[in-house]
Order: sequence, then C-alpha cells, then structure tokens
Amino acid sequence: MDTEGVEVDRTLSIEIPDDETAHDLSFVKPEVGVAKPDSILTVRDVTRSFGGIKAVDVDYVEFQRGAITALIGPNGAGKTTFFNLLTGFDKADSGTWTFENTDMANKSAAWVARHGMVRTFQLTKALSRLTVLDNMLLAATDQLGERFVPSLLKPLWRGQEKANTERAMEILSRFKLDAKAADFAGSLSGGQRKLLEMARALMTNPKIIMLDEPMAGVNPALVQSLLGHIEALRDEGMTIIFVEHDMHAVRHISEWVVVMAEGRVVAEGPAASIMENQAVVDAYLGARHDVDLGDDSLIDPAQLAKLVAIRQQDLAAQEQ
Ligand SMILES: Nc1ncnc2c1ncn2[C@@H]1O[C@H](COP(=O)(O)OP(=O)(O)OP(=O)(O)O)[C@@H](O)[C@H]1O
Repeated sequence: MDTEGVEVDRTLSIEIPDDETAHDLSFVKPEVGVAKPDSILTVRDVTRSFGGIKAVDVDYVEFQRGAITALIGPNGAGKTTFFNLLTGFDKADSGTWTFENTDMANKSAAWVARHGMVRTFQLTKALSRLTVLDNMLLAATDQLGERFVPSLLKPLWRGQEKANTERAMEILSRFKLDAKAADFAGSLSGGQRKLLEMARALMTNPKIIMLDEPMAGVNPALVQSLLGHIEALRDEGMTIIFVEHDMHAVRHISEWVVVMAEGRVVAEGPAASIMENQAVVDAYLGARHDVDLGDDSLIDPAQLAKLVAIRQQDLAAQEQ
C-alpha cells in the first residue's frame, strides 16, 4: 500500500534505460512503497512494539541492489530498531523480509551475516581495549558463529585464523589502517574508528552493509574521505543502507532516502525530493527535532517561519 491507500502494482517490471547504471534511481517515482528496478531486500508488514509503543510499523519497502540508501528520521523514529530486526539482533512481532529471495525473518544475527547482510556497531569500551587486528578477527568469528569455535576445530581453526588475518590486513590496508593493526582500537581517532567499524563488517564479505551513523563523531575534515570509502564499496557492487543524522552527508552520497517517523516509512525518494516533502518536514517538526536538512534554500520559507515560531515558544516557556 502506498500512503494514500492505493495498492501498488508490483508485478510490473521496470525497464532500466540502457545508459543508466544500477544505482541511478532518478527515474523511480518518489512515493512510499514504490518498486525498485532491482530490489535486493524487500520488507513487508514488519512490526515491533515495546510495551504500548509501536517502534516499527513498516508496510512495504524495497531496497535497490548496488545503491546507497539513507534511512533518516527524527529521534525515536524506529531506525535503529528496524536495522536490528533486519539483521537478526531483535525479533519482529510480525512481518517478513526477503534478501535475494531468501526469507530472512527472525533468523539469528550470525545466520543473517553468513547469508551476506551485516550491520556495523559503534565500538564499545570493551572492543576499544583490543587491538585493531583483534577487532577484525573477532568480527569474523562473531559473525560466522559457532561454526568456527576454536576449541572444537583446532586444526581447522588455525588455518581459518591465518586466512582471516590475511583478509583482515588486506581490508585494513584498503582503509589505510594496516599500520595501526597492533594499536589499541581505543587509540584511534573518531574517523579511524568509523573506518574500523566498516572494516569489521567487511570481514564476512557481505552483499549488503548496514552502517549505523557512519559520520557520528567524525572530524569534518575526514568526512569527505569517509564518504569516498562508502562510494567505493558501492562502485564495487555492494549495497549500502545507512542511518545518518548528518543531512549533508545524506545529500552527498545517497541515491535514495527512506524517511521514518513514529515507526512508519513516511516518504522515500532521491535526497532532493525528500527535502521538499511535506510529510518529512512535518515529521521533523512534530518531533521538535533541531534539524538541519542540509540545504536551507530547499526549505519552504513558511516552514522555516513555523520552526522559528516553535523555537520562540520553547524559549518563552523556558523563561517562565
Ligand atoms: N529495548 C527497548 N525497550 C523499550 N523501548 C525501546 C527499545 N528500543 C527502542 N525503544 C523505543 O522504540 C522507539 C524507536 O527507537 P529507535 O531507537 O529505534 O529510534 P531511532 O530512530 O533509531 O532513534 P535515534 O535517531 O534517536 O537513534 C523509541 O520510542 C524508543 O524509545
């Protein structure tokens, strides 16, 4: 169903113009539930509640293979919960999702990773106390799960560890982190940590990588280089879905943007169309979120005036 309750015909195949690349979605209609030319991940009727709150209530969304899709929305919109459901870190109350026609609903995170879909996590304190290389090796075992428990499969494990170390060093050198392999992860800069988070996820050779706020805490001077790495992964054929609050980054690299509010997808489309979408502006205003949509010139002056008025009311309330 789209937002107006109209059944969307998904049996229609969309012809990609010859001269378009796989990730150009500029010719796809910016409407909720729209079919993509080549969906790698299709989500249907997924819900997850916590107590009385429906954190996720997604009717239908397709993610285009080989594209960079941003998942945005105000605080509490359900983005993280949605990521966790899709990657097996939480269980949905209902719904299905298929990745390359394989049913992925409510499988374990290790199973999901083995089948080619991984999400990144911000480095925890515990991981900061391990070396960069340890982090990489752990990512391989974590995500591959019990198959490689070392005590059970010692000879196999040793071979595996050697292969994993080689692969880890290869990935680290891609991100220019190879010289840091023996350093504690906690000693890395904000930008290098983000690269390590991405590098960890690549250990299992995923087809879809889901990045959790890849720009958070990154020095603005390094943002460009980080975006370049993400684009390079896309250019090699990987599908990228990322949650991000930094709208400048979203505008810069996303071919498609999916907007969530109160658990639902309220809009989707190319970044430029999203910035003008009334449902999106309302979602952010409704959440009273201090938002920078990345380019003030794209915001309707009336909406800006509304924002300013709300801000003034907040200030007046604080002064009372
Ligand atoms: N484990 C949990 N227990 C109870 N409520 C939860 C839990 N996880 C999420 N929620 C609630 O579900 C809703 C969606 O939260 P979620 O963290 O997914 O939003 P988000 O869009 O990722 O927000 P943010 O941008 O702030 O990270 C919120 O109301 C949140 O309080």
